[in-house]
Amino acid sequence: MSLPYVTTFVDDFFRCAGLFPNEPALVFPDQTTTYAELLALVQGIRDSIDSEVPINERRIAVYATQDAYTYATILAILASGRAYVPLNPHNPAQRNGSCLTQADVSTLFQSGAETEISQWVLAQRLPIKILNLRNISSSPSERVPTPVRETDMAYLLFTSGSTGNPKGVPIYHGNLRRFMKAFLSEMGFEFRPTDRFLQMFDLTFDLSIMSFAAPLALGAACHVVTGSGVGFLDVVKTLQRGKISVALMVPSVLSFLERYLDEIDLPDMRYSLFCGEALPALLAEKWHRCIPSARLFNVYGPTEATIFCSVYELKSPLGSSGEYQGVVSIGVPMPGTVFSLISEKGDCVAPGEKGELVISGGQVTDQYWRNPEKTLAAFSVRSGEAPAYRTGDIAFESEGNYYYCGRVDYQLKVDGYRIEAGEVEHHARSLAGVRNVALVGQAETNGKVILHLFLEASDIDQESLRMACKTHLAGELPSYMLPHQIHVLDSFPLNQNGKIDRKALISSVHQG
Ligand SMILES: Nc1ncnc2c1ncn2[C@@H]1O[C@H](COP(=O)(O)OP(=O)(O)OP(=O)(O)O)[C@@H](O)[C@H]1O
Repeated sequence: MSLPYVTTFVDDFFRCAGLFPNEPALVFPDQTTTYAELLALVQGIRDSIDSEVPINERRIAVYATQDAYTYATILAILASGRAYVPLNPHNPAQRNGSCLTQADVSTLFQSGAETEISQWVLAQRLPIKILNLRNISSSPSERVPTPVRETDMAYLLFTSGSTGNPKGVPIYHGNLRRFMKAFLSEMGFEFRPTDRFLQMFDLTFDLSIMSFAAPLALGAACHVVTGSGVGFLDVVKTLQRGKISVALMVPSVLSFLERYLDEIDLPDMRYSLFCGEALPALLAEKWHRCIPSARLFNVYGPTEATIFCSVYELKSPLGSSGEYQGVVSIGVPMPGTVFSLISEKGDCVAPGEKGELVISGGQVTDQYWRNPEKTLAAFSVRSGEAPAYRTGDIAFESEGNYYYCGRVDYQLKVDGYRIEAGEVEHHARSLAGVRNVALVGQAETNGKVILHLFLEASDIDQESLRMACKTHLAGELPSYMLPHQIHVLDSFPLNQNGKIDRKALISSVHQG
């Protein structure tokens, strides 16, 4: 028996285009695209897809620059019933090429006549057809989206590799639909067509999908931050000029903004959501105080469980149940998602104890793309049950809320002692002037692990801070946990997703 067709956010976008044709759908610094204009682009690109791409080709790659054509291409690919595979123009051609070959696509859409990736494809003589997405028909046909089923793939993302090698994560319409349903209608958020959403993410990062799919499903406006990489000044400008009312951001935006928060006025902000890495409680509380109109949420989730899958609403003052070791709770699983905690041996841990977080439910995919070995290590898929995914994150649960305690791979062993980075980071974070901290272990050739503690602080005497930190930690922690070296940086290096780049932190030690 075949599964029934399901409605997706693309169907909702088509409906909104009929309801609000003249309202802004995509807003860029120098251009606004209305719903009617975006729909016309989508239909035009879909005509090219139908004429150029054989029906049995189920995945299409997109060289994902931040312009209306790219968003229209993504919508057109989905409307044609296929899945999109975004490539990051800021990545080296070699890395994009590896994603292209792994994804096994035969068509690539790109904006602009010649790009690095098109040269690479030609040089490698790969049998990939490259289409310029600006060459589209000006009198497109008018069609509704092709029906899709829950098990059809919606997108294939390659993770950034911040904690390992990039892996392909296929997300199906069933997963995305579960997320959208929970986020838009089951969790009490009151989004409106008059809302203005922030979209600050590269299209290869799944937080981008919530940032453009949610507004387009609602008839709201999606304000796109453009610029190369993650430019936080551009984020601030967009927040202010766009009078943003709903913003999903990474905590690094907060670290960047911290010193300006007293002066920043964002009276239209209704919902601020933070995701992607540990949210420092002090910074979050400051945001809450300075932007009183906004409700503030810490949301958590890996790409494998579709965008995010747990939520904590921060109330002021935070109180001890809202944080652990200076980091805001990741809250409760979203409707349709179940969390459990397992020990190293794979047994359930006792209540209140720490363990590896396992996520199961409708948002969880069932595999790494064409990688049975990694799939077996991370996923458990039993017939008739929703897939379960081992996150590699350590957490514990108390009174229904979950608390993030770091990654399994950040657990460090020094001279036989296990060290939890979170505990050391917590004590360092409490020092005045410190915005962010990271403890990173580095194995020497003789096997000894050197603990490097990085502090992010500016406008401060670095040497005094280093000494104050050393003294403070010595008074709080056993000697085996003390960092061997303390480094103070004006700002932390970030990866393209705006997360702390731990590899770059360690490299900075060697360069400095
Ligand atoms: N609110 C949060 N608090 C703490 N950590 C978070 C939060 N949200 C996400 N994370 C971290 O980000 C991870 C998911 O990020 P993502 O799926 O983008 O993978 P990644 O950072 O690129 O790593 P990799 O490429 O190795 O899979 C989570 O497993 C968790 O470690």
